[in-house]
Amino acid sequence: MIEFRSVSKTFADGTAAVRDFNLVLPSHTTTVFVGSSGCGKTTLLRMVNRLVEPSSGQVLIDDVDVATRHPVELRRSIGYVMQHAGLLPHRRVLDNVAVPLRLSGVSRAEAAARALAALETVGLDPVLARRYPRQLSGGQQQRVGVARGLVADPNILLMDEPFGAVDPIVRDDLQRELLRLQRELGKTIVFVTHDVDEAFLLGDQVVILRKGGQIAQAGTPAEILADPADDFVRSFVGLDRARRTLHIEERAGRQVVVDGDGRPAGVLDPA
Ligand SMILES: Nc1ncnc2c1ncn2[C@@H]1O[C@H](COP(=O)(O)OP(=O)(O)OP(=O)(O)O)[C@@H](O)[C@H]1O
Repeated sequence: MIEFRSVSKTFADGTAAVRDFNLVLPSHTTTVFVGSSGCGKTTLLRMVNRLVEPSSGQVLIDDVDVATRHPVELRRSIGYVMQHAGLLPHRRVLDNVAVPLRLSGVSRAEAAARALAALETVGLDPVLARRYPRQLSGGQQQRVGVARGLVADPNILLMDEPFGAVDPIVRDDLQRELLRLQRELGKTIVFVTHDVDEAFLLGDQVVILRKGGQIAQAGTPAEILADPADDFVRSFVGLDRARRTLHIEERAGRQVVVDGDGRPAGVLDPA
């Protein structure tokens, strides 16, 4: 379990990125921080592995304040997947994935074997292991980033807009793959995105943020859709737009689900 207790962050230039943030992120579930640019998502994420230190308040992992942990040792125990994958251009794919293991003192041979297994876990062909990052597609590079995040088998995986830079079809693929992986692995995932559809697809808990890391609403996707906290949330999740206002119409003897513009979205499954 990760817990934020009255966490605030004001940067040296006076920017108040996060103000009095309180939240529990249950273990083995995915929590998604979603909000517009600059609302503090990345700052919150980076306080978990101490890439950013809170100005006040505490971040706890399983009741231990991360401020009491050695930052390097803490970071090695937490997987981190960045936007644009963040791969080292002059290292082969296999070596990129093996980095967290090598930094932890794992032998070259064992690191290589585990890196290969991690590439397989994320659905990449082992022949790609010998290539350099530039010789991969954007989607493949993102998979390598996820493999590197998972290679040391961390309990916690931080993912900062990991699928933001790929086209919608590849993105769809990567999202499905992450759902499959999470069903198998049951990590505690903290995922940052500005895309509310991605948040609803991946999140067990979705946290909608306003500027300053203020929680507009936190809950399951169903809770948020069924009972939006206010007009900001209603508008942010698109409840004021036709595609979310579904209703049922009888057509040709079937119950057809239709959106607010009258466009069919699907049929009700009698089972
Ligand atoms: N090192 C820093 N120094 C000063 N201000 C910063 C620093 N890092 C972030 N900020 C500011 O803090 C606020 C929150 O930034 P943060 O990166 O957490 O937002 P975000 O929601 O992740 O945005 P985006 O979706 O654009 O990545 C912004 O106003 C940003 O400009």
